[in-house]
Amino acid sequence: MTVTIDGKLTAANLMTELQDRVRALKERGTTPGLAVILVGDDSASAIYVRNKERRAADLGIYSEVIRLPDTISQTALIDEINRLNQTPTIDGILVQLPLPAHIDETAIINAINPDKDVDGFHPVNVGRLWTNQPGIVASTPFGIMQLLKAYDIDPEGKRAVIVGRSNIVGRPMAALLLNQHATVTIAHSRTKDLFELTKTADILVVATGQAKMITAAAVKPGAVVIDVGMDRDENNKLVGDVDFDAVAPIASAITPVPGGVGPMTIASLMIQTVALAEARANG
Ligand SMILES: Nc1nc(=O)c2c([nH]1)NC[C@@H]1CN(c3ccc(C(=O)N[C@@H](CCC(=O)O)C(=O)O)cc3)C=[N+]21
Repeated sequence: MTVTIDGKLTAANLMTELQDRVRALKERGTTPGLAVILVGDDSASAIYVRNKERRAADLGIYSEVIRLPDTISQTALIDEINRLNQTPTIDGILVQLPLPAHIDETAIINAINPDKDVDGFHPVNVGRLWTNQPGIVASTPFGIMQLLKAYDIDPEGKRAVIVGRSNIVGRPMAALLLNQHATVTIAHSRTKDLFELTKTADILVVATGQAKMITAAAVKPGAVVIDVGMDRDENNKLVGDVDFDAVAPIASAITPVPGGVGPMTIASLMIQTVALAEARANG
């Protein structure tokens, strides 16, 4: 029997646990603070921002969304980040990606104080991750690790294949699985014989942005399949990178879209924001 991994439920359970930590912090006079900078318009970002606001409000986390026009200069955006770096009540700063083409994403990420970089994108946090030191970890891969844990899926000794090499999902995912003793391969758009490779995976994580690109022929029977895609099909319906209906019958466990990885990304963001506030409260 295939297990459908329920990200919505797992995220809700984690949020219940987090509630106690937020309450304890508030009793000590610290309210976790999250600042989200949204430049211009992007549909995936809009869903993300809406759901984040909701979760933060549920938990009693202070959250502000700073909406900036897509004509903003890089310097003005960095000024805004510096202001937040220096605001003591803000524990986490998240700059929604992608940014407009005239802004250098790297320069923006590097401007965030690494100890407020709640996305874990700053090179200091990336370095901590790859050297297996404590630090802030990108929310989507962090959430996927929480899902595996909740479903008693231990990566140790397993062959993990990640399709996609982005800084926000593929690479940090590889580091986390490696830190948990999986044997990790990262595949990407130039990988030859991609499906030959994906068929060797015990754990297959797909983050390509290509709707339903993973079919049954690309998956080993009994594999755990994690779908990070947030794509639109021909009817403008939200679908993943995995053809769920085709793959589910042969997988041992699979995440749906929506209701899989997405809610876990948000839960992870909340967890890490609270952890940063705890660090502030503890001086
Ligand atoms: N700096 C930065 N960090 C990010 O983590 C980041 C980003 N920029 N830019 C945009 C993408 C996209 N993203 C989503 C996370 C959760 C859902 C989500 O909650 N999905 C739900 C709900 C879907 C719905 O409401 O329709 C689900 O899959 O079930 C969506 C999208 C984070 N991203």
